Amino acid sequence: MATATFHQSIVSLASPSSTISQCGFKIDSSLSFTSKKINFCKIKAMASVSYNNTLLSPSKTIPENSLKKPNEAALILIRHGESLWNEKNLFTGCVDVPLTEKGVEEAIEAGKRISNIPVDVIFTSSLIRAQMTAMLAMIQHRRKKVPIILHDESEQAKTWSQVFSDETKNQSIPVIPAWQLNERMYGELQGLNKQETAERYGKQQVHEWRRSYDIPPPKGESLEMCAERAVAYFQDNIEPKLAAGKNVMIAAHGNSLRSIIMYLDKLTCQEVISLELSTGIPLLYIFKEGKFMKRGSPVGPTEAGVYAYTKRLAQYRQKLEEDSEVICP
Ligand SMILES: O=C(O)[C@@H](CO)OP(=O)(O)O
Repeated sequence: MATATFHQSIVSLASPSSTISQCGFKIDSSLSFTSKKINFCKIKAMASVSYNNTLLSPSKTIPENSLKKPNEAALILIRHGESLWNEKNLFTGCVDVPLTEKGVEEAIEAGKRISNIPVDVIFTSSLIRAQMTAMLAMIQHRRKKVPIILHDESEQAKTWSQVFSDETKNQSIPVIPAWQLNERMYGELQGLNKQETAERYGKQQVHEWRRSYDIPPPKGESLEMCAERAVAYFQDNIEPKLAAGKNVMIAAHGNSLRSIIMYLDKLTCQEVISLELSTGIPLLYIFKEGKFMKRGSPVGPTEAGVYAYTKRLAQYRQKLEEDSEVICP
């Protein structure tokens, strides 16, 4: 019998949470970003102490973690595929609508693009369009590990979703939903048609609501407000995983991801205004020695490009090729 629950083992790798002010991240009128100073030694120590209990232990078939350096990891960002309200051109925000058929196809296509990049843990928003995207993408993955959503909404939910086989756990990828990664709350615009709203309030006003940095829509969040919660979550919960050498995928939304990219790429509030993300296109970053290096959108699985990004990915591919008959019969 396993001694650690699926949920416990994931949580055990997380760093103690710190507030936005504690971690030195500051958004002011001049928008200076000071990256959170992570205590790498402490995180590394925590990771190694809890490793024996974790579900993310090395596969018996491919010793993935033997290829990992603790200070290097891949970060994949995916905006969800087209939703039913994207299709209808409605402001969506935190309304929980599913993908269209096209969105499903986009998610599958995104999965093909990243199918050779090992993923240790997935973060999604709490909204179904991001979760559908993550799940559909992962069923394309070459390793065929099973993405499993962690439920921590109650003690009972945690207890009732335990997995009791280490082997099964090793063949799983934890999926952690977080409301902080949700789309920005669009206030009283949610459910309104974007075109009709522009005709009613004027194009300029609607453009300011949609793309300015610090002007919120009526009773909604500005990008700045969305960035405060999304980036704080990223720093407190996702960066420690990357620092421990875990490859992370985030499936989220246009504006929560714009906020995170603003932080990763150190964009100014002027620069982020013109940043637009396509639905279902994965973006790859390499986290190394505390820095994020943008690697663009991975190409399809038949092309070699993605493996050139790090030596470790190249080694992983070689190992995958060697063992592919065992893993993917
Ligand atoms: O409606 C929304 O929630 C968002 C994303 O689709 O719209 P916008 O393009 O204004 O960011």
